Amino acid sequence: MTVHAPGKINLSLRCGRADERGYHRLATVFHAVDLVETITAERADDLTVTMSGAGSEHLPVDGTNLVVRAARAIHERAAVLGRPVGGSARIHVDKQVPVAGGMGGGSADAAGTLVALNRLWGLELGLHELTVLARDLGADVAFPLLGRTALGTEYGDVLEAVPAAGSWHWLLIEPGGGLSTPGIFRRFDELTAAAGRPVPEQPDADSALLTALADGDLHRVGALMDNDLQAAAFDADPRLRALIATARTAGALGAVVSGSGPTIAVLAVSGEHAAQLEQAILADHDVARTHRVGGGAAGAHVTA
Ligand SMILES: C[C@@](CO)(OP(=O)(O)O)[C@H](O)COP(=O)(O)OP(=O)(O)OC[C@H]1O[C@@H](n2ccc(N)nc2=O)[C@H](O)[C@@H]1O
Ligand SMILES: Nc1ncnc2c1ncn2[C@@H]1O[C@H](COP(=O)(O)OP(=O)(O)O)[C@@H](O)[C@H]1O
Repeated sequence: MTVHAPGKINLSLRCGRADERGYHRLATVFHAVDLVETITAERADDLTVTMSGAGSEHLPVDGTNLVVRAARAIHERAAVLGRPVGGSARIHVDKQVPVAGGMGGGSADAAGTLVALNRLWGLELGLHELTVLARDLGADVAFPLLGRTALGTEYGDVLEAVPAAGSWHWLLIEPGGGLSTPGIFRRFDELTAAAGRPVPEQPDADSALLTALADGDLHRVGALMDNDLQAAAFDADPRLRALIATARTAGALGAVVSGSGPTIAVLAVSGEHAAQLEQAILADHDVARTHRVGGGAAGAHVTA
């Protein structure tokens, strides 16, 4: 049993003020890209999880790993529904999505695990039931179930598919190193407080961007890409500002920090254009990795 689950970028991320738990309401446009996690699962007496791919060697495979948490959650849910599963599964995740990169790789792993075990154990849970489980695992886990392009509101976990025409060509830049998601949200709080800037409880979606997406006008999409967490990410890693400046000078349609960073998403008009932008970046900057990928990828699905 093999499942592919996509990484994401945020075409727009508007961030509200922290609630009493320190969580932030968002209006974010998620976009799945063709940088995917491959999750394989087979029946076994006990749950075992192994991982491969860049950065995976640093990830614990204990109860803190989102794959283990997802497997336990769906196992428990099956029992509650009166469909108890005898035994468990051996799961392997081959990671392509950078760890702690702002691309929701752990969330894709969790979503892919839910889809894989749902099929492996013959549970027949629908998308709605899987989404309920996903939202309990993390704010970003529901989106890779859906894939394509979607608006996320509340904590980014209430999703609505967004029509997005066009053929997508992305250059993704991994500067090297990760950023802590809670750390970046805290820095956002500090920066907005220091600036005395009022922050709404629930920000509005960027309606101009949604229109540009529906029209398939990628020049407008590129110009409108934006992220309220970007200033906090620049603070944590000043290289990001320079990378975005180089991408824009070299003719990118747009360039933005994805989520809490540090991955930078650069929009190109074609595969050839993405390769030119990649050359411009590599000529001026020492980065860990780059990827040229398509966008609008499907949500987590069984491939074999
Ligand atoms: C910022 C975003 C944008 O898509 O992506 P990443 O950069 O992580 O990929 C997400 O909102 C990240 O979602 P996710 O990574 O699932 O977050 P969670 O595990 O639920 O929460 C991790 C921590 O981030 C903060 N958090 C997360 C989501 C949210 N709406 N408000 C928050 O303040 C909280 O401090 C929380 O303890
Ligand atoms: N399967 C997993 N893959 C990646 N990270 C995981 C996983 N399970 C738990 N984590 C934890 O989540 C953190 C961030 O996850 P990740 O999804 O890679 O990045 P981001 O939240 O920036 O999109 C990691 O640093 C790690 O501590």
